[in-house]
Amino acid sequence: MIEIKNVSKNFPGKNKAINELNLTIPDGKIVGFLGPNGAGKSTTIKMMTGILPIDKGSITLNGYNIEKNALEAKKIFGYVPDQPDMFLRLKGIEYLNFIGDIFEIPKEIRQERIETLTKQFNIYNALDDYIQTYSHGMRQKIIVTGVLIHDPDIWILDEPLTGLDPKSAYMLKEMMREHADKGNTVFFSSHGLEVVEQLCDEVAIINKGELIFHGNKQEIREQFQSDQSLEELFLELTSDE
Ligand SMILES: Nc1ncnc2c1ncn2[C@@H]1O[C@H](COP(=O)(O)OP(=O)(O)OP(=O)(O)O)[C@@H](O)[C@H]1O
Repeated sequence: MIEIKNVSKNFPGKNKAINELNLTIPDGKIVGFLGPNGAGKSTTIKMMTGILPIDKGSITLNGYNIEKNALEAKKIFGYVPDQPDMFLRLKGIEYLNFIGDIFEIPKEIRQERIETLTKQFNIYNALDDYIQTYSHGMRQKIIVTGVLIHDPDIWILDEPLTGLDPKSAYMLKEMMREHADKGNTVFFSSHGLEVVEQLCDEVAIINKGELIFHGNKQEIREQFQSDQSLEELFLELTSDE
């Protein structure tokens, strides 16, 4: 479970990028995080993962405060950033072994997971190449594989499906479903309303740094016209008029 309590964030020269955000992401559900460009999705995710300091409020992951118990918190989540351009000077296999070393994954388990996952994602033959030479989608897949190798309880994914080919996107969606069904937490941001509508148990919508909707499909239907699509709801909620 992820608990965001009264969180605010300012950047120099900007009005509140995040303003008094409260959001609980429960176990056993896939929760989609939506919002227009610049709404504050990545900023929220970067605070959840300890990349950006929190100005005010607190965030806990399975009870561990991301700032006060950073090491414990970081052991239990996996994060896929929106820009997967990291560790470019490492070969794919070096990156995965680096992750395996950090999270102390035994050699045999690690080898088995690397082989299975990279074959499924169709990057097995590129493992000896430098990540620098990978396409956007391949970089994304190597980072997703890194997350799956250490099998964390909580998945935090910033636009994970952007740039993935249809087969890989399908596999990742299946993996997200399976992970949530086992009672784990899956939180991801997206601009793909159809994907969110199809995949998520709950949807949180942010606009101008404030949470403007959080509910499950039933609550969406109750609160809005029953025949309204998520796209119509999103456009209505985030409209400036
Ligand atoms: N490092 C930074 N310095 C200054 N302002 C920033 C910084 N990072 C984000 N912002 C601002 O904070 C606000 C929220 O940005 P954020 O990247 O979280 O939006 P987002 O919802 O992820 O958008 P997108 O859908 O375009 O990725 C924007 O106004 C953005 O300009």
